[in-house]
Amino acid sequence: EVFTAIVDMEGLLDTEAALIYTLENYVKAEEQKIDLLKRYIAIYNKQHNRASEDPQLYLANPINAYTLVKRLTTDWSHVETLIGTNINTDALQNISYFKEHMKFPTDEDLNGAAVALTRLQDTYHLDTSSLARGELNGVKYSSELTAADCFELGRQSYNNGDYYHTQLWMEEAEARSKREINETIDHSDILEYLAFSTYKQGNVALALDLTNKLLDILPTHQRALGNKIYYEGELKELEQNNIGRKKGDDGSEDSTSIGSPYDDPFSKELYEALCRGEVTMSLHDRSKLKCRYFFGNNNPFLKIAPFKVEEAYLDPDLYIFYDVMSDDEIETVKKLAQPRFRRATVQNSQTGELEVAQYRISKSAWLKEDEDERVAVISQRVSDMTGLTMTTAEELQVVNYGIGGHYEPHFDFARKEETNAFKNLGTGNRIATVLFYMSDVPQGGATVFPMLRTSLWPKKGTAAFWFNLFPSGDGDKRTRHAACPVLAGSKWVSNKWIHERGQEFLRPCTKDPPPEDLIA
Ligand SMILES: O=C(O)CCC(=O)C(=O)O
Ligand SMILES: [Fe+2]
Repeated sequence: EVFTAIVDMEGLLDTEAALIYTLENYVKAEEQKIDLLKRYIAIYNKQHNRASEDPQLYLANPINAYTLVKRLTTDWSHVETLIGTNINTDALQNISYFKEHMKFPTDEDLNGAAVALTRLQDTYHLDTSSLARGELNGVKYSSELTAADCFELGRQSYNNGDYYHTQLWMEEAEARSKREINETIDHSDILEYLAFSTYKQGNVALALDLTNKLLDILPTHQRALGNKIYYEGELKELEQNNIGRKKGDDGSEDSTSIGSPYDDPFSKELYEALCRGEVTMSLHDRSKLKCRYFFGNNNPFLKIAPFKVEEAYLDPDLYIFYDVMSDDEIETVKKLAQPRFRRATVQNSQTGELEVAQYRISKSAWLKEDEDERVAVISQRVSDMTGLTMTTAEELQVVNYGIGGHYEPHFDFARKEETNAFKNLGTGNRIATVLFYMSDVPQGGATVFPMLRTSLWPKKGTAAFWFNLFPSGDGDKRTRHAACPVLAGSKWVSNKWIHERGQEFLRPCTKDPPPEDLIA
């Protein structure tokens, strides 16, 4: 599939160029054919009109008699051949060649892209009409969607059983179709989906209303006629049930106040608010954070060129390093990774198997140090930044996110119950993470830590660093983090995961266990 990495979609533009070229040639050939047929019509007309003026006189002339016969035999068979000429076979052959040899998106891509749009819509509170106008948070990026485009988004949502978004997109399709001079989609098709998704969401009265509208257009529509009877029956039943019930009897009155979902670090609401940048840590906590130069411990290189470090959180410590990957390194890393991109997988915590998942939409590849000097230099830099050894670290993982690409909240380390993870590596758990940002992201795509109420906004050349494990070796629950959906742009990152083995003297372990409630 291509939708899971923006960089993999670039090839689709070559495919489209080839298709446009083929289509243009085909239309030209068809036009030539039509022009020729029009010329035949003119000749036929001219002769025919002359003959019709005085048929007897016309046919008295043997040459005319002959040309009439000729026109209706050989000439006509020319016309027939011309009509039957399959200019389209060439075009079709070309197209099927492209289908085999060029990159084509599949139905899975279409569905993935549609799901991505609805995800963006929810996470970033985008209203459907603005999105259809090509706007993201008030910034106009693309051309408008037609009613048919909106209809297709609704249809994809419908096929996924997502009636909420079906309704939103079908409503937009309806509004747009009313304004379209050249209609791109039938009003009745929209109404049918709209009625059913409205019903599925519990509004039977509106569903009936929409079905009646559909029947105004197509009075014999079989499914609509069936649904009308069904909805009318349902409505009657609902009314009867309501009459027999006293006010306040439905148990919906709930006086026990529930805390705000933003207070729950595991809630979707908090995660999405962090993605929108609406939640920040308290001013009091923020005022303690500092920026400084990091000279390392006895590292002569760092004495000359110290790192610029910013504290993003204290306890657990979360650092941002500035200017730790050059543009040249970034270009090299991207170029090496792209041909090897595979859909990113996640480890099934039960089976330990790697599998693709909706909650991680990106493509990734691993780079070894010996592939390019620059990969080794990056690895050495991570060692300088962290004071840890890279001998047991994983290779550099390079990631490009796709349309609405994201990675929902997760831990980078293996939890106690995930006994299979990293077992065969023999290097222990992932003690720390260094996450390089290899692109700016115009909108969305933050890395967020719900328990820390902290969002990190990607900035090209910077890197985030944190310890996943307590000195005791226990996993730190507070490091749970996520990559928010990318709203605009192409997000590139790379991960260097550092393991426990070899760090025994660099980060000595402690005997004191960490607080029980912070262990994952
Ligand atoms: O891309 C990001 O911002 C975070 C990526 C991440 O958490 C991961 O790959 O494990
Ligand atoms: Fe992660």
